[in-house]
Amino acid sequence: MTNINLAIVYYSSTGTNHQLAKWAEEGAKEAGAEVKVLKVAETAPQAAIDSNPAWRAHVDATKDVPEVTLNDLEWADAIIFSIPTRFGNMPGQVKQFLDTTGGLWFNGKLVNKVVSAMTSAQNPHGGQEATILSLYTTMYHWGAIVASPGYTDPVTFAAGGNPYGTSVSVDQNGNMVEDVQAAVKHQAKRTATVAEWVKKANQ
Ligand SMILES: Cc1cc2nc3c(=O)[nH]c(=O)nc-3n(C[C@H](O)[C@H](O)[C@H](O)COP(=O)(O)O)c2cc1C
Repeated sequence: MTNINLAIVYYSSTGTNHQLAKWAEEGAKEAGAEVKVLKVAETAPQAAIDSNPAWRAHVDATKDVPEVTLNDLEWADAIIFSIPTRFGNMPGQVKQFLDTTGGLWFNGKLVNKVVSAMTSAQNPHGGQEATILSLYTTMYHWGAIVASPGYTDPVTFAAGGNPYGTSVSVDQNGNMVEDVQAAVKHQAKRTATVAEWVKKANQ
């Protein structure tokens, strides 16, 4: 069992990445981690949200989920991100939040954070791998340690085989196409375990 603080930081317009975050929470808690599920602040105009009933409904349904702060990043030994693709890249909301971490970075507070990422897209080849890699680029600059799932467990194959991080396709009705729950939980446990190793090595 691990003894680490793990933040699950997600952005979601229509609920997919919130669900991935909840599954990651289950896996991390089973691994013994102290877990916070935190959303990235919405920056889109209300008119844009209102134009999509599924987006409006999700924003309303998750209004009580706390927004991630810089203090949460400092608290965390490990961070799992879950973000949808936007043209093969991270959503602007996530980039905007990451761009507020300059002070933590300057003071060395993000070094050796163990990080891992998950994503979703409308299409299996619509940018899932690229989106995760776009996020990892920032992680490398932080001096974080990327704990990708690789092929460390057969559950990855059943989930579509993305070794960079669990990813899922979403159909026109917003339903997940692949069954990724086990892969998400494995990724969360692995992230917690690697964070435990790093924490012990630094003691
Ligand atoms: C501006 C925008 C760009 C998108 N670009 C892509 C894309 O390039 N490829 C793709 O497969 N899906 C794309 N999507 C679909 C989203 O990735 C999909 O709606 C999302 O993964 C659902 O996650 P959520 O329910 O957590 O919001 C795009 C959606 C938006 C709004």
